[in-house]
Amino acid sequence: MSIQRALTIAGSDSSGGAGIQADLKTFQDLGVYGMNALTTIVAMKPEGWDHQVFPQDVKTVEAQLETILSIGVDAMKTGMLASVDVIELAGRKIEEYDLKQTVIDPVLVCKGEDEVLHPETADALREVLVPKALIATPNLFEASQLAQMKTITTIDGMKEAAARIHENGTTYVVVKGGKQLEHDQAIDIVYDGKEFKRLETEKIDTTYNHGAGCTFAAAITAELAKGKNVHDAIETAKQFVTAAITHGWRMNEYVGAVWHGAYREYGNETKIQKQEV
Ligand SMILES: Nc1ncnc2c1ncn2[C@@H]1O[C@H](COP(=O)(O)OP(=O)(O)O)[C@@H](O)[C@H]1O
Ligand SMILES: Cc1ncc(COP(=O)(O)O)c(C=O)c1O
Repeated sequence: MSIQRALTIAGSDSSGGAGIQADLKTFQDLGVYGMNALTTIVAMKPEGWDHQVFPQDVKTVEAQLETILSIGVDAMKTGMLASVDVIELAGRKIEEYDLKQTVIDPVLVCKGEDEVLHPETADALREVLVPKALIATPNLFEASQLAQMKTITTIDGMKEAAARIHENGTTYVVVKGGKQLEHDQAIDIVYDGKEFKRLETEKIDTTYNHGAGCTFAAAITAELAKGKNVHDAIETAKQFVTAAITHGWRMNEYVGAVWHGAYREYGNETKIQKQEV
């Protein structure tokens, strides 16, 4: 039996919706063997749900990567990276091991938190790591940081950001409108350097969406590991994450998370509309 392997370099979300937990659950559900290098640990205060971060030393991250890369991977993704050192390390490993199937999810904030958790990482992501991505998956805030634009509020703004990020070296850019874009559909713009494609689904009226971004990028990674082409991998990921959001659940008074098992349990329920824009 041949097993496809995926790596995530990301943080631990103790609440289980986002981070490496989302990534490994998603890899498993899509039939891919998951491995992880843990960069930081996020814990939430039971009263008020304030996020606390406990970054791991760069040597600890490197030791994990040495283990995993000695085994070999078919695709990889990055999520929350704790420091500039860890971002530079990830960039070096991508080059050293010639990792081509690389999804960079440039995580800067957690939903519901306005604060950038590791603010010094925005420049390093833009300069060092995102240019090495086969696919980068910024949300509107992350796209504005990477493209050095003011707040993005329109489809044209999303296209401009995608073009700027592509110009900087990324092969495919997916700017996620998601909940942030004021529109009754959940719209993502995919850019390959030639054409802009608009992927949209009905917007689900929920706040139980913790982990949606990680789950989307992890599903793309799993599909790449299985040998899918980029556009098909992105479409399957959009199906996977929409199912997960549709079946999101309330954790407590502060947060609700996506249900990663929904695509496996309920199948592909989502209608995606595609058009060139
Ligand atoms: N309410 C929603 N209904 C349907 N799709 C959504 C919704 N919110 C986000 N999405 C989709 O989920 C994926 C992840 O997006 P998003 O939640 O914006 O990422 P992030 O967690 O990085 O902010 C994207 O494809 C986005 O369009
Ligand atoms: C470790 C970690 N990674 C990533 C995220 C981003 O989560 P989301 O997929 O909701 O954008 C979070 C948010 O809490 C997190 O704790």
